[in-house]
Amino acid sequence: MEAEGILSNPPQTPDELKEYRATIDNIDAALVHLLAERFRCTQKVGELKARLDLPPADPKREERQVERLQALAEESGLDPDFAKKFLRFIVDEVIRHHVALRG
Ligand SMILES: C=C(O[C@@H]1C=C(C(=O)O)C=C[C@H]1O)C(=O)O
Repeated sequence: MEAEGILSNPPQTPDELKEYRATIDNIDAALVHLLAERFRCTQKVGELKARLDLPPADPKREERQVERLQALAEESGLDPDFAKKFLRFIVDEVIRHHVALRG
């Protein structure tokens, strides 16, 4: 019996789905570790910029990063537009940290 998409007797998760999900969980953990490592590095950059009185954002550098990542995305079958948006999301957060570090 099913009402509004709720099964009274939910089917077991198929083994194949469990395996895909285990892989996804591993990848998500790796992404979090990589992002943490990236933010540790950008924290150092932010401290350096604050010390040397350099601007928090560097749009020219960002342009080069977008081009490079879009090419890498194309090579590896990832939507280049998604890669661009993802980088923008991260870089905006980094710049926010850099602005805060200037005090
Ligand atoms: C980390 C830097 O600062 C900012 C953040 C960037 C990033 O997260 O990759 C890139 C350029 C800058 O806008 C940098 O200048 O290298």
